[in-house]
Amino acid sequence: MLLPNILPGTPGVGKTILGEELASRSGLKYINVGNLAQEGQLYNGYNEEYDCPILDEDRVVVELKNQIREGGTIVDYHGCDFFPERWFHVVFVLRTDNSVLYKRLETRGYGEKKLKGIMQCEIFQVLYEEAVAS
Ligand SMILES: Nc1ncnc2c1ncn2[C@@H]1O[C@H](COP(=O)(O)OP(=O)(O)O)[C@@H](O)[C@H]1O
Repeated sequence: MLLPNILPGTPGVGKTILGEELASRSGLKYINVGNLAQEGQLYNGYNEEYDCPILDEDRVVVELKNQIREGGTIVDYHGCDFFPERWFHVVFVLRTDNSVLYKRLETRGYGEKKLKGIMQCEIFQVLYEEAVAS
């Protein structure tokens, strides 16, 4: 069975565009965890500082487990540390030039705090390190 693959990366690096394109060219299924959480309201709070809902990771894992059971899936989410390691065949961490990323995030209308937080995360390679460690 072709195990699922995951595309983590800081918001704005191009996970959605690439994930959808790969899925349409390869016939693999594409799952955007952000959309999955929104559809099922898989949240357990709200982060005022970053102005976004807090993901209920346990419920996301249960929901995702059902959806990737048959394999052949591309999973798009900025992090990958809370998924069981055995789920994924390959992890591709997407990156982009930081000045390009900054402009993309600005156009999303993110507040200054959120924007700086995301940029710092990218500069310090937080999601990359996380993927390597998990
Ligand atoms: N390879 C690329 N070349 C040019 N623009 C891109 C590329 N990948 C993504 N973008 C642009 O960057 C923005 C963020 O892309 P998106 O796929 O939504 O990122 P993410 O899912 O990682 O948040 C979009 O406006 C998209 O058009």
